[in-house]
Amino acid sequence: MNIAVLSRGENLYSTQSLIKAGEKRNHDIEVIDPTYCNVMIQKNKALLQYHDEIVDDLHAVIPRIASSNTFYGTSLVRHFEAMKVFSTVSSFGILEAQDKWATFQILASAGIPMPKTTLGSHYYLADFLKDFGEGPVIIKLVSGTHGSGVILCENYKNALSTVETLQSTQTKFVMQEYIEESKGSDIRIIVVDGKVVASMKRKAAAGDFRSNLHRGGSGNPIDLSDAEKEIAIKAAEVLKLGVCGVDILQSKKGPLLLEVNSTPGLEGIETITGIDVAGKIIEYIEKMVNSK
Ligand SMILES: Nc1ncnc2c1ncn2[C@@H]1O[C@H](COP(=O)(O)OP(=O)(O)OP(=O)(O)O)[C@@H](O)[C@H]1O
Repeated sequence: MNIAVLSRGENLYSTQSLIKAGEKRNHDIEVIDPTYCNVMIQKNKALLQYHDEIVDDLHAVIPRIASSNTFYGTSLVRHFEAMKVFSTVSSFGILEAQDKWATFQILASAGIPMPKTTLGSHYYLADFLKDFGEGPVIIKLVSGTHGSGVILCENYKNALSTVETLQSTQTKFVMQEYIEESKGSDIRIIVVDGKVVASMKRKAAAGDFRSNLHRGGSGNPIDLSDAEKEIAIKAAEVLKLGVCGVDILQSKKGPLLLEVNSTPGLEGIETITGIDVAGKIIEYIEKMVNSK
């Protein structure tokens, strides 16, 4: 099978892990850098040129689109969809998962539990902010990643000045209930082909409330409850993501969805759990392409 990883980082752990897993199963696996792709429509047909060659022999693609490249990255994946090349994630899923607010709107309609969240519009925010009370509130950028752009405001006054600053720079953000009892930890679940294949509990470094491994957090494998599994599987299904990372906070009210990542990093989860997630992704591709 001819498989391409759509990635700008050939040497990144995740890309290399996918290459190794593909080669181990005797597939031809290459890395396509989205920046060198030219997408065109000619005679009502979607055509793709990579460097100076037309690409027409791929069976599947594994998009690893950075959040900084959502517009062109999504357009490229949509192009592969038009060319009937199997993609592990849909262009719809990449687009919506990149926007935390859009994710929440879509998943709320599917009945998935989430922390109380309000979009930071440009009007009357002082009033909406009061809704979160005098205590701590989380303010986060709609397109933040790796924990940057997530602010814990200790009280209403801190929150108000943060919100006013973001408004003045026209930055898109949400205000969110702070789930104090999660105590600086969250759960990362990897879903492949509608099944949970790996999960870990991440804990923030001392003094931080963000459990991202990129921020010095640490992780341990975890056995999930049925409710946690159900949230992850449902979120992946609704967002049409054959592969994704689903982050969950454990709260007094039960598990709450935090976000969905259409390009989950593989290094942390494979190292911490010892599970060959890349291999599961290749098996998923084999199943889908062979059933066509
Ligand atoms: N409402 C909340 N209550 C408590 N902790 C939170 C809340 N929101 C975020 N956190 C903490 O901050 C971390 C980063 O938040 P979030 O996952 O929303 O940001 P991100 O930048 O998108 O991270 P990622 O790299 O996983 O995409 C979470 O892993 C969690 O530990």
